[in-house]
Formats: sequence, C-alpha cells, structure tokens
Amino acid sequence: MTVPADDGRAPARPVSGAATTTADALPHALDAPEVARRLDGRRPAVFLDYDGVLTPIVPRPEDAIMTDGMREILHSLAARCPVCIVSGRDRGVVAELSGVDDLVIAGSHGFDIWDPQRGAIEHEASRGWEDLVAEVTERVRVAAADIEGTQVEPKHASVALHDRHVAPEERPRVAALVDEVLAEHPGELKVTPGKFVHEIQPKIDWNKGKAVDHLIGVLGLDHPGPDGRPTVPIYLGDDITDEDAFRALAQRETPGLGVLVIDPSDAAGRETAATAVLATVDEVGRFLDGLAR
Ligand SMILES: O=P(O)(O)OC[C@H]1O[C@H](O[C@H]2O[C@H](CO)[C@@H](O)[C@H](O)[C@H]2O)[C@H](O)[C@@H](O)[C@@H]1O
Repeated sequence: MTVPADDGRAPARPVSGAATTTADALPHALDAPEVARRLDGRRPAVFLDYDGVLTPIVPRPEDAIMTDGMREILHSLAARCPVCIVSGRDRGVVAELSGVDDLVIAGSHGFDIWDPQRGAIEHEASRGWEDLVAEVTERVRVAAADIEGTQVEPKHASVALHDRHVAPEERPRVAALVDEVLAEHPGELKVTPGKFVHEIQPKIDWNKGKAVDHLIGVLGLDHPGPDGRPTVPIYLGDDITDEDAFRALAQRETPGLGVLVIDPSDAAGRETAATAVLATVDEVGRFLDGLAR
C-alpha cells in the first residue's frame, strides 16, 4: 500500500483497497471476454473523463474541443443508458468544449455536479472551501507570472498550474512554488498529479471516485433500469485522478468496470485498478459506439 505523503502531495501510485496491476497486463476493452461477460444482460451506466478520453491531449487546454462525431456517439449512447462526464475541469468549460449541455457533468474533480433535470447535486464537499481557493488562486497567479511558460487555470474548486510549456530546467521552480503554497496552508491543501499540471485543491476527502459513488446513489443506478436489467457502472479515464473512480467501481458489491485509456508504450509503468484498457480516443469512440448499439 502506498500511503499519501503528509504534505498533501498525492501518491504517485494508487493507494490500495482494490487490486491493482500494471496496465500492460490488462485485456483490451474492445475484445476482452471479461468485459463482454460483465456487460452481458446488464444496462451500462457510463461515466467519462474528458481530457485524454473524449478528446486527445493537446498542447493548450483551451484547444481540447470535442469532435462532432464523438458528440453524436455520446447522444446516441445517452438515448439508451445513463451517461455522465466526470472531469477535472470546471463543468461550464466541459460543456463549452464538448458542446454537450444535456448530460450530467461532474466538474472540478467531482466537487461541482450538475444534472440538467435535477439542477445542482449537493454532497458533503459541496462548499466551505471558496475563500481558500480564491486566496490560493491569486497567490499562484501572481507567483507564476515570474516563471515563463506557466499557465494558471482558475477553477471552481481548485487551481491548475500548467507547466507543459515551461523549459524542463525551470520545472523544479514550478514544483517548488506548489510546495511553498502547500506549506503556507498546513493541512488545508492537497495537490493531485496530472499531465504537466499541478492541481491544488482543498484537502477534503472528496474525489472522482466519491463523486461517482454519490451519482450512482442519487441517480438510482444501483437499481435495475426501466427494462428491468441490472445496471453496471463503467468508468473510462486516463489520469491518476481517475484511479479513485476505478477503485470505487472495483469495490462495489457488484463490481463495475474501469477502462484505462493509455498509450501502450506507457502501459508497463502504470499501476491501475482498471479492468481493461483502450489505447486512443478513437478506440474510446468505437467502444462507446458499440455500447450504443
Ligand atoms: O479530468 P479531465 O477531464 O481529464 O481533466 C484533467 C485536466 O485536463 C486539462 O489539462 C490536461 O489536458 C490539456 C488539454 O489536452 C493539456 O494541455 C494539459 O497539459 C493537461 O494537463 C485541464 O486543463 C485541467 O484543468 C484538467 O484538470
């Protein structure tokens, strides 16, 4: 078991509680008998990460625009089963970049959940951290201005400090800034890892996994669907933060299905609680298209 460091930095590998393996040992979701077996006779409820799953990773966050084709696949799937997007981004940004405003979106790593039918979905971590996040966002914005190439993304319940365009030799300065900010707020903040991004969040026991479990309860997805078939939750994600959701599904009484989207060349080094893998956003489209039929 890897225990989180006490400085708020997330562990590099998933904390146990669900069995993990390296991604190169997992079957491919498009032809895995295990996936077919778990879906057989069941209605899927599909939870989807955004960046790296519904859109490829691109150099600038604002350019991750979902294709019309993926939007059609999502709508066709949503006509047959529940579909929710669960993103580290703000939900308004997800709606704008995806062009989707009629699905449940859990934004800000699941802190901010909106259902077009029910409105805001409240939970135990819905509020109480606003002043802290505003203060930290301003602190990071001012300090990062001195480090060329950084991009600060203010968000509803966190601030993302991107360093993709920072010279490699300057990146330790970005990490040092994050450490400084954490040290200024002992016990109040955590930083979750991402792809060339440090996500500084309130240190609250809430994450994508808790959000998915909460949604399953609120949306009644732990009961059979209208056609009487039992529901099986499926989560597709690519990041370390998505491991919380894979674990949450693996630990359910009737386990759900986690699908890790990962370039095969990175798979040997990635420990995961997922059940199967896909390699690209195109394969995600084919997998969802198959579920939609
Ligand atoms: O949970 P997600 O929906 O996967 O969001 C994770 C973060 O994605 C975005 O950053 C990442 O994707 C960008 C676009 O491809 C890329 O330029 C960046 O380097 C990546 O870190 C987003 O900007 C973050 O706010 C999300 O938390």
